[in-house]
Amino acid sequence: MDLKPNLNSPVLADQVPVNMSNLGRSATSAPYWAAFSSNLHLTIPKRRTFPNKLDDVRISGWLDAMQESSPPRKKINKDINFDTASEEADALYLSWVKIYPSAISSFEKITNYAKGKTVALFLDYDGTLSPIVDNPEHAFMSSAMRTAVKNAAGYFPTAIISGRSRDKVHGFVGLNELYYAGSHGMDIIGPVKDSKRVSNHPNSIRSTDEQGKEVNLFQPASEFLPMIDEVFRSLIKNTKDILGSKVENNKFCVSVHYRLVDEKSWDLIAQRVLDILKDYPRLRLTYGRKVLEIRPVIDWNKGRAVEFLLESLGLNDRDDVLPIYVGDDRTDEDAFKVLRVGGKGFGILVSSVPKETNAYYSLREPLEVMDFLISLVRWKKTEM
Ligand SMILES: O=P(O)(O)OC[C@H]1O[C@H](O[C@H]2O[C@H](CO)[C@@H](O)[C@H](O)[C@H]2O)[C@H](O)[C@@H](O)[C@@H]1O
Repeated sequence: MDLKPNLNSPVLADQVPVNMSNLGRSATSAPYWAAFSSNLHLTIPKRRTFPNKLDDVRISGWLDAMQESSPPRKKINKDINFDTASEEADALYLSWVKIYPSAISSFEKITNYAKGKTVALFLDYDGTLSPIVDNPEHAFMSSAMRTAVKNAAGYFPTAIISGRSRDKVHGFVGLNELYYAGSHGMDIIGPVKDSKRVSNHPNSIRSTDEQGKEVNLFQPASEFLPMIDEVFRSLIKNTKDILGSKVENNKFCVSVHYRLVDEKSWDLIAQRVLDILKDYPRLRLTYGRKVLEIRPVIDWNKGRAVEFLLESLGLNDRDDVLPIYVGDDRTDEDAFKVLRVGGKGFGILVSSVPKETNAYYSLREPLEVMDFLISLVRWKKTEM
């Protein structure tokens, strides 16, 4: 596929977020973009392993990850010269975006490649279709975005792939013309197509959706439901004294939010979560944007969900299909990787700061995602 803008990218493929935690510290400490050298080599460490024996080491490992998980919002800090800092940040972003070009400025290149192909759209929800907000219950998408997604789904097979529970993300998006994969792809409603691999899968069952349409329901982690429910209740009980924490039941996984928790208590929240997980060796801990996520130890993620949906749609292993995945978070990297490795299609990372990624392109924020979707529809209409 001749879409690679960054074939010779020196950026490491490993998924450790760039250390953002220096932003806002003293003027003498290195800013986070110092992690890049002038030729954009990332010099951040490879993924850490967390020793099992010493709890305090484990917790401090998770604490580092939690601090790195999301760039802080710009705050006025007396100790640093913000004008210089933001100029440097802008310069760094401009260098980064040469490696991961904007999908809007590269639109012609993308559509030239897409000509004559079926474009399949995979969209993450939080941070992609809706802006990141403090309260996860208030992550509404705008009606303009809803219209853009609805129009896109009228021309391209479109699926939402979210860490939220399927019902919840469906509720936020409110459109029936899409396919939905909740719980990081562990809960998929897809079309009924003539795919033996999909319909013979042990976790795939025929069902009907709310509109009475026949669908394929795929829940590879269904046996974990009681365990997840139990852990959810323990987490609620054991974190209720940590001001600002929030535990969210995402059906096949649980999110522990610390966005509103004082940073001084982040080690406490990590400690409580790790303590509970000691009794559940079949669950694992990952992290996203100011959130710890507890999920089953199964070989399933958003990348596998993309493969499954392509297969369900009868669009897998075809040269005339171009899957595009748009997402902002670490968990979206599994999908970017699947598309990149197979040379199947490409990912678009939504980020306003430089990050390591397996995506090919970038967009700064959900508003740009909306523009991109609108442009795709406009292009498709002229193509027909
Ligand atoms: O896969 P996604 O659709 O991106 O879901 C990932 C997590 O998104 C939500 O949390 C994030 O967005 C919240 C609302 O903007 C924000 O408050 C939080 O800090 C972010 O981590 C959702 O609440 C989680 O359950 C999802 O796992």
